[in-house]
Amino acid sequence: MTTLSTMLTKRLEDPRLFRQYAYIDGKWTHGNGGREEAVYDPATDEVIGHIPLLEAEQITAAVDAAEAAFVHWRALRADERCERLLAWYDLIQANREDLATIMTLEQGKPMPDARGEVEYGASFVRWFAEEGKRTYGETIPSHIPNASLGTIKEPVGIAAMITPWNFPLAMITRKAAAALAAGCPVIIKPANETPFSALALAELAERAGIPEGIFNVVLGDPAEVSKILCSEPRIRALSFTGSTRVGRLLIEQSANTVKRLSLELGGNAPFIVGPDMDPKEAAYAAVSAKFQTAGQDCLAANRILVHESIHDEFVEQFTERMSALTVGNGLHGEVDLGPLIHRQAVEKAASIVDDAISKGATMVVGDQSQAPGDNFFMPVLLTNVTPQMKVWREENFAPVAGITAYSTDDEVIEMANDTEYGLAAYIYTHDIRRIWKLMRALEYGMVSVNSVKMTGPPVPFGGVKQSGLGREGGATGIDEYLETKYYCLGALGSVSGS
Ligand SMILES: NC(=O)c1ccc[n+]([C@@H]2O[C@H](COP(=O)([O-])OP(=O)(O)OC[C@H]3O[C@@H](n4cnc5c(N)ncnc54)[C@H](O)[C@@H]3O)[C@@H](O)[C@H]2O)c1
Ligand SMILES: N[C@@H](CC=O)C(=O)O
Repeated sequence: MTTLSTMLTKRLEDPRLFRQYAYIDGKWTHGNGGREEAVYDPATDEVIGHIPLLEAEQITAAVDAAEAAFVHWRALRADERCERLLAWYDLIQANREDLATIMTLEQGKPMPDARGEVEYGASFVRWFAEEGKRTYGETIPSHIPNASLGTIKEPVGIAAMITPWNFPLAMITRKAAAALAAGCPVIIKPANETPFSALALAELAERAGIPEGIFNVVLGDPAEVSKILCSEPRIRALSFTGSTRVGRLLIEQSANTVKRLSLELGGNAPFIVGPDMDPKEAAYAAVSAKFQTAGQDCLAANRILVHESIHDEFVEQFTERMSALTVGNGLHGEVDLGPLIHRQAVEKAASIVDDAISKGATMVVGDQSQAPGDNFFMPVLLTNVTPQMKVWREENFAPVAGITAYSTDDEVIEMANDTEYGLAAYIYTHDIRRIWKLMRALEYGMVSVNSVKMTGPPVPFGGVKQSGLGREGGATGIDEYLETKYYCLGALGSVSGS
């Protein structure tokens, strides 16, 4: 049978990067129960391949393997772990084109964006390879006579990672590289929609000399697997990127084992445009901040709040710019937006648009008859959006932009903060006083001023409120996988001092 998987392996320079197994203890593994799930190309709905759905005892076997391997991995010097991670980084870079092809096939994003994600994902591996060499403890001036006090940093233990489908590679490396550099083994459960990027990373980790049992990829029914990972006491840290709904569930399920939790959850970013802004410059930036990854991005500018004095011109410029976006199969030529991940995502987007129109919003752009396939959703612009609408309250995770006019800074602060989310916010103005006032008042973990691009390895990425707990990347990202051990060396004699 000629399936897309045959086509895919022919398309790859290195077909061994396309694996249809789980990866446990350095071995490619079938499901013991023979259960499988198909993975689809969202652009065509063709089957790309299949993944095994593992049984409970296989997830436990991954934990056993990680436990056994931990002893040796943590005993390596930091510079030895750095060497392996840099080898992994080099291999990811060397196989960028294949990794991008796999990603576009399973996720749908245009090839240039997929190449960009590979680059982005690799950059976290290099960053944490270096950061692993700087996990300093401290010396504490002693208050106890004849004693020396201090701290050392130690790996927290086995770390489990549950990751989403919108960034199938970078959401793994941002977690796994930090944990590996800290000396922790990892067990990754990727989204079932996009498992093949994770499996290709496992193949490259093996080639880079990351030992058996240190990098594991488990696959299965998400609720079943996550329950086991959460309730397993030997897993000491759980890092999750995904929806706030599932994040809440994982907090509950991890309570009995009191795990370290890092949660990168949903966002509902406001994009605030001040009265002093050039409407064209701001509108072009807003289009870019809204429609990347077809709007399926936690940083997507969902609620665009424009000062009333420039609102109409802004809408005109925004409309012109977004109307030039092309929608199509990410594998073919230059397209700006690929498909949504599946049919349910299209249905959700349509229902959010319907809800807004029924409550008084105006649809300026958004003719769905132009969609090139069942899983595609043409970019929509809604104006007169209000807080009663789903498009304001929910993370739409689709190419649906909502614009609202405001009149004062205080009003826009209230509007921007009127959400359970607190991941990222954008401000466009050149007035330094306004920038400072808004930046301080916005209840968000990240605020980007006059820049669409805000992320990268040096950045402490993360949200407040119900957008999550902890920070990934930056100088503190590795701390999510480290414990601080305090020591008191007593009875040292007068030489100890402080
Ligand atoms: N804050 C960030 O850094 C960031 C980055 C990317 C995506 N996200 C968020 O991710 C969401 C989109 O991704 P998604 O649709 O894959 O999210 P999701 O929460 O549905 O799924 C995320 C992961 O959880 C698993 N999962 C699904 N249902 C589960 C259940 N009942 N029990 C346990 N695990 C389950 C999935 O298989 C997947 O691996 C959006 O909310 C987006 O904002 C956040
Ligand atoms: N674009 C984000 C991922 C959110 O979906 C990132 O850069 O991490």
